[in-house]
Order: sequence, then structure tokens, then C-alpha cells
Amino acid sequence: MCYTKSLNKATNLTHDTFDFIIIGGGTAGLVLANRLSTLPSLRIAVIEAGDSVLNNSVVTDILGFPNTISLPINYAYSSAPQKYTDDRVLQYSGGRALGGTTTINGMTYLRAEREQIDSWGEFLGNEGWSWDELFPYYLKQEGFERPGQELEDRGAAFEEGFHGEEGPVATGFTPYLTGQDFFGVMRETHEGVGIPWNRDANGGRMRGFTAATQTLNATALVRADAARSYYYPVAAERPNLSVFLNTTALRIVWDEERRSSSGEVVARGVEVETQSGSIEVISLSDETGEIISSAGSIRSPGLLENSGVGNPSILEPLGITPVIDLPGVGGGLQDQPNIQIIYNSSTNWTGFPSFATFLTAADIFPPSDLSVLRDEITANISAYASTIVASSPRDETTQSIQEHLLAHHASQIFTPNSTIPLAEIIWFPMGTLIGAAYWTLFPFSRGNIHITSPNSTHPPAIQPNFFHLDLDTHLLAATSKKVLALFSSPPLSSYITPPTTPLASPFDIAELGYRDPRWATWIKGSYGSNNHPVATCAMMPRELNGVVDAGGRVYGVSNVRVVDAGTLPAQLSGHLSASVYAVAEKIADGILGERKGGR
Ligand SMILES: Cc1cc2nc3c(=O)[nH]c(=O)nc-3n(C[C@H](O)[C@H](O)[C@H](O)COP(=O)(O)OP(=O)(O)OC[C@H]3O[C@@H](n4cnc5c(N)ncnc54)[C@H](O)[C@@H]3O)c2cc1C
Repeated sequence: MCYTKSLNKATNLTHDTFDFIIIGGGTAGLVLANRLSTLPSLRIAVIEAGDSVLNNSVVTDILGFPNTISLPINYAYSSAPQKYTDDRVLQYSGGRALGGTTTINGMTYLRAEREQIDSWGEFLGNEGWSWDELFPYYLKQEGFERPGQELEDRGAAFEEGFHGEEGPVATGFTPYLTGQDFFGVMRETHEGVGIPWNRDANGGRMRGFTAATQTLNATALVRADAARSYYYPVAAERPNLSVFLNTTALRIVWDEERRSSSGEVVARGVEVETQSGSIEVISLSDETGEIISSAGSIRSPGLLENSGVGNPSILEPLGITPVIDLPGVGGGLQDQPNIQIIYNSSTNWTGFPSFATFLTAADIFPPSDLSVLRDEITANISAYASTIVASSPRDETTQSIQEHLLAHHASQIFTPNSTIPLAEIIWFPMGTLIGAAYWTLFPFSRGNIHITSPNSTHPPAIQPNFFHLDLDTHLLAATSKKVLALFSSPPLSSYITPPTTPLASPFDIAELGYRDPRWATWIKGSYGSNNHPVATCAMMPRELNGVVDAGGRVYGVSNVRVVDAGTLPAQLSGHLSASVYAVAEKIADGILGERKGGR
């Protein structure tokens, strides 16, 4: 008999049974826990590897980022050596706490471009997914606080109808938003080079310079993480919701005796390691029970693989018997390379910045370069696909799948007049520096995340394959030149002075063409992960390497879903938490509909 720490009631791990077992009390997991537990007849368990951080002042401080990154609640994974960038090992952060990565993230609240979400349905085969179908769930999640006049003068603006005001996630503008007319300087600089001010980038149109909303309670000055938003407000009133902290899910336990009516494998519970180190099984109540993995894009693939769901070529050498042959598990990883340019400033900036710029391909490339690049990409889709397939694990993907996905990718950003941003810049005027952290939003290279051990507690090998395709280096080099061009445009140019700090910098190569190999050298030596890994358990048809269907259900299994950042089928121009919340809200709504309909 084993008791573990349950926040809202003492629950017997092995004797109680549940209608839903949610693995991971993070961003997506707590949305599902909250919404599903609104039906009192459903008994919900959340298994969370970390602890509560409700009163951790580094977490709650709205100026706490990036100090949160050095907290012990950061998994701080190391990537595999990146073979296309001199074997560099990159840090991958992730929150190990109730609230998941929203307890440590940068709190930027920015959604996506309308056509990106539309393409989930139109191009990537997910029925029921479009911007119009997801937008209500962005509104449902959000408790937006309108800025006062003083903040509006510093750039905080919003459009009526773009924000929900009754939802659980507090959003708004930091009351510390940088003053000294940084907003005015940047607006004028951007408009001077033809890039508009975007009053509110959360309505599906992101291009331009904008002051970004954040996930914070601007009155209480507290970070709005997933636990504070979705769990604590309802914990006391939901006896049907149990949260097991410091408890790690090891694998899904299958019912050896049973198949569903359509011949699918059936799960009966989850094997866990408790805080005391004992191994227990948490069981589903009956054949209608479901398991939902919301362990995040880095851990959900491994949970499936350690349970026998994945590519037999990965599983068998580790002695794991394949239960479902599903080669997309852990494949298709897309992340973004992040890099910085920092200038000294003649002004001592005070306050806290939250300013972003979204640039399309047409903002970055002159028209003649853009049309050459477009033709080159179209002509090379097949070659890019061959390169990706050749370096992928055996049996993971095929030439035709990669051609389809790359064509989707290219069409999103390189179709003439596309409004989908190709790159994002986050500006940070801090003290006597003005910095720009920026990244290309749509790298073409693909990677993967796979287990390397049958021991489920071993971290997986994270292989983003940054800059595998030279095209990605060119896109980031061209973006770098645009960032430098913005710095040298008035009036911003009059606020900066030549750099005196020994930062790795591209100042001496600024004038070189974006294909010059010296750009590649600088980029490959300086970039880091943007910590936006997606598509490791992608929601797509099985024949496109998808892992889950449009309801988040794992193919070949009757009662297991994956709902987290890894479910997103493709990169987005926004930051991820808003869309992870929205996807989890929509899938929770679908599940409740099924349950109320009598399933
Ligand atoms: C440093 C950093 C900064 C970021 N900044 C921003 C930002 O400013 N704005 C933004 O929108 N997005 C940002 N993101 C991205 C965003 O926060 C994440 O993509 C998103 O929160 C992920 O949600 P998730 O539900 O997929 O996973 P998570 O929120 O990470 O939840 C996964 C949970 O599962 C638990 N878990 C994992 N394995 C197990 C297991 N075996 N058993 C039990 N529990 C397990 C984990 O402990 C965790 O609590 C940032 C990410 C990072 C890393």
C-alpha cells in the first residue's frame, strides 16, 4: 500500500481507480485536469514528476525570468552533440513542477498567424482545426487585464475582440514596461523602413513591431503559471481531482487480455515511481478510462517508446517489444535557433521590456533576392527531403512524406504576399545596452527525440539537427543583416554606440552577403535553442508520420492520447504557451462532448 502526496485529498495510489490519468501537471495537463473535472462523475488523476512551486518567489516574480532558468526545477537537458555545428551541446530547459514550463518561461503571450492554424486542417489533414475553430479557445483561456493610459503611452495597446477577459490565465502588460519613449523610438525606426506598428498581434496577424502581452497578473504582480491559473483556483472544490506530486510515470501498462472492438490495443494503467522510490501502478477504472500524456514535447515521445509504441528500429535494439509500430513517435522535431546582437547604448534604460518584431520573408529579403530564393527552394524540395531522410533513424520517415511537409513549410512563408512571419526579434533595452534576441521561426531542418535506454527515467537524446540544411543558415544570416539594418536606422541609430564588450558579434561581417560562409561560422558558433520544440508526437494522419489524430488519440491504441507542445504539427510564429493552452482547451471540450454524449 502506498500513499503519496496529493494536494487536495489523501488518495491511495494503488487502490483508487480513475477515469482519466493525466501524465504531466504542466501547461496542457492542467487545462485538461481542470476542464475534465468539471464533470463530477469523472475521477481524474494527475501524475507530476515535480513539486508545487506556488510560493517560490523566483517563480512568482514577474521579473523572475531568466533567473528561473537556474532553479533546480529546470530539467536543463543537454542535447545530443549537434553534428552540423561542431558538435556543440545545447541546453534544453523545461519546468519540473506543478505548472510545468510555465513556471520558468519568459511569459510572453503571443498566439500564431491565422493561416498557420488553418493549415493544420487544410494541408496537414486535421479535420476540425482552423484559426476560426481554435480562436474561441484562445479567448476562453484568457483573463486579460486592460492597460491604463500610462502603459498605453509606453506602447501597450490592444484590439477589442482579440482577448478573453473571463478565463483562468491572467494576461496583460507588465506595469514595469520600459519607458523613456523606447516604444516611440522603435515605432518610428520600424515605420521608417516600412515595417508597421502592430497594435495587437494576438488576432491572427502578427507582422510588425508590437508591445507584447505576458502571462501575468499585472495588479498582484504575480506570474500566471498553469497551476495558478488552472489548478489552485479549483482544487478545494473538486474532490474528483487528485494530483500526485513527485511521482514519475514510467510506462503505460497494457491490458494483455483485451482489444477494443476495432482491434486496438487497450491501456489499463500507468506504472509510476513514487517519491519514496517504490514502483506502483495507477489504474483506470474500467474500459472507458483514458490516459493522456501531457509530459511535454521532450518526454511524451519517450513515454510512448518505453511503453512499446514507436519505431521498432529504435525499440528492438533496446530490448523493448513493439506494441504499436508508429514510426512518427519522436520524429519530426522542429525547433528554432536563437541568437543575439547587443549594442551599448548612450541611454540608461530603466523598466522591463516586452517588445517584439515579426518580419515576413518580404521584409527580410529584397524582391530580387526573394524571387531567386523562392525558385531555389521550390527546385530543391526533393533534395532537402533526401537529406533529411538520409540522416533520420532507419524506417522513421520517407521521401514522399518529407516532400509533402517541406512543401507545406515553403508555401507558408515563401508564397508571394504571405503574411506569415519568418523571423521574430525580441528587443531588450536594459541599463546601458540595447539587445536583440532573434530567431527564424521556420527552420527547414528536422530532428528527433528518442530514448536511448529501456530505463524510463533516462533523459532522451535530443537531436534538433540545427543547420543541417544550408538554407537555414542563409535564412538566419539574412535575418541578422535585417536586425543590424534596424540598429543602423534612425532614430534607433542615435541611441547606440559601437560595442565595447567582448561579445561574439557579427559587426565586422555586417556588409557581407547573407550566403557568405563567414556568416555561417558566426551563427553556428553563437546560436542556442529557442526552447520551442514541437511536433514530436504530431497531430497528423498516420501516413504523414502523425502520432495522434485530430482528437489527440494515439494511432493503434483505443484509450491513450497525447496533448502537449509535441502535438502541434508544425512550428508557429507565436510563442507556444498560448497555443498549447488553446489546443488543450479544444481537446478537453471534445472529450467532454463525447462523455456527455454517452461514451
Ligand atoms: C526557457 C523557456 C522559455 C520559454 N518562454 C516562453 C514564453 O515566453 N512564452 C511562451 O508562450 N512560451 C514560452 N516557452 C515555451 C512554453 O512555455 C512551452 O512550450 C509550454 O509551456 C510547454 O507546455 P507542455 O504542456 O507541452 O509541457 P510542460 O508545461 O513542460 O509540462 C510537462 C509536465 O510534465 C511533467 N513530466 C514530464 N515527464 C513526466 C513523467 N514521466 N511523469 C510525470 N510527470 C512528467 C513535467 O515535470 C512538466 O510539469 C518557453 C520555454 C522555455 C523552456
